[in-house]
Amino acid sequence: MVVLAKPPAPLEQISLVRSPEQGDYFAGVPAVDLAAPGAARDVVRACERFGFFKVANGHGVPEGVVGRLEAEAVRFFASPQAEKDAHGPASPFGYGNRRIGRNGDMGWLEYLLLAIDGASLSDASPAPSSSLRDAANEYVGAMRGMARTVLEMVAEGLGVSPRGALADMVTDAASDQLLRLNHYPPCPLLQSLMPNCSPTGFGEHTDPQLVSILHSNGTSGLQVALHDAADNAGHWVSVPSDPSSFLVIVGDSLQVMTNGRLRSVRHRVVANKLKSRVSMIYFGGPPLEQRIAPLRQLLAAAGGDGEEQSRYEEFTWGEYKKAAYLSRLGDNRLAPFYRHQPPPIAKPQA
Ligand SMILES: C=C1C[C@]23C[C@H]1CC[C@H]2[C@@]12CCC[C@@](C)(C(=O)O1)[C@H]2[C@@H]3C(=O)O
Ligand SMILES: O=C(O)CCC(=O)C(=O)O
Repeated sequence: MVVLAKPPAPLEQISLVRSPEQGDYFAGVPAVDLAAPGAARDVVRACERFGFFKVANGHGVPEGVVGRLEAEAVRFFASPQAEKDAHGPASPFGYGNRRIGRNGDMGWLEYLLLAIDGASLSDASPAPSSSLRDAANEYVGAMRGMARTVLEMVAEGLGVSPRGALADMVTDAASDQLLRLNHYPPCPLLQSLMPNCSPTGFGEHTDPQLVSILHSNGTSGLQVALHDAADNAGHWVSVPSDPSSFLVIVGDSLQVMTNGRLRSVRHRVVANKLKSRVSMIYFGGPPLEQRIAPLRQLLAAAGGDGEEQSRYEEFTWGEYKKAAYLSRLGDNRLAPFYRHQPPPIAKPQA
């Protein structure tokens, strides 16, 4: 069990969430073995229905790669506050403590947000130590490879060619990728004061990019809003932690590129009262000038007589990213881009 130092800051300004009850744990997390036959179909099914899935097998990421970066993250977060502060405040890169983004969002966490340039960390966000940088570069290489595999499978599963139609966007030399290391400290004070409530670690949001890949230590806290059926749309469930797997999360841009067939998923983190949660997320985004619009082949294939219409106004990733940084964490960032759907033409009465 990892228990790091308590954060120096008080809890005020951070919303409290009712702790999940045993029954709220989601037993139905879809799991895909990326090396199994039929994986492409399973990836698409999971992303259509849930917007996320777990990869425990077939990802090809050596255990040491994860362990090394996690150990570096733990070491950094355990270092004296003044040393951590020297790498902040995050704007947006660097060390952040409770402040998320630029518009007043707060969470019970500290983090390092690092920019990636190609296959390694960018000079725009220097790592706090050379050992963390080396471990992060190794990890980024593995995540980029997994993001590529997943996006190739999405294209294959949707019948889009070439296979690299989506994957090339995250491995392009100009792709816009990020790595975030999060530490949610325990909050034991609340244990006695408010036994049924936990502080919000990271408020609810969808990821704006194409795809995110999340790894966490054995401390639970991640919750997702299910949207697979009308009766449980927006019902929050807890995802059991599993440090031997990764979670792949659909981002808003992938939702648009598939004209809403794959859906981004709202997720949040509830901090644990007794144990530290450490998570590492890779965000795979396209180059800034990439046009984000449904893939033509998908519109043509679905249309029957004519082409299916795009459900979204067109934008570039750069425009979407700019708008995202002006938004609050929990905003529905895609809403301003929904295209007005004309009402169906009423059939004349017989
Ligand atoms: C309030 C925020 C905080 C943002 C920007 C804006 C809206 C969306 C948030 C995220 C969510 C996904 C990772 C991240 C790195 C991203 O690209 O968008 C986050 C970013 C940040 O934590 O800085
Ligand atoms: O820590 C987690 O499990 C999720 C964090 C997250 O959603 C983020 O950093 O954007």
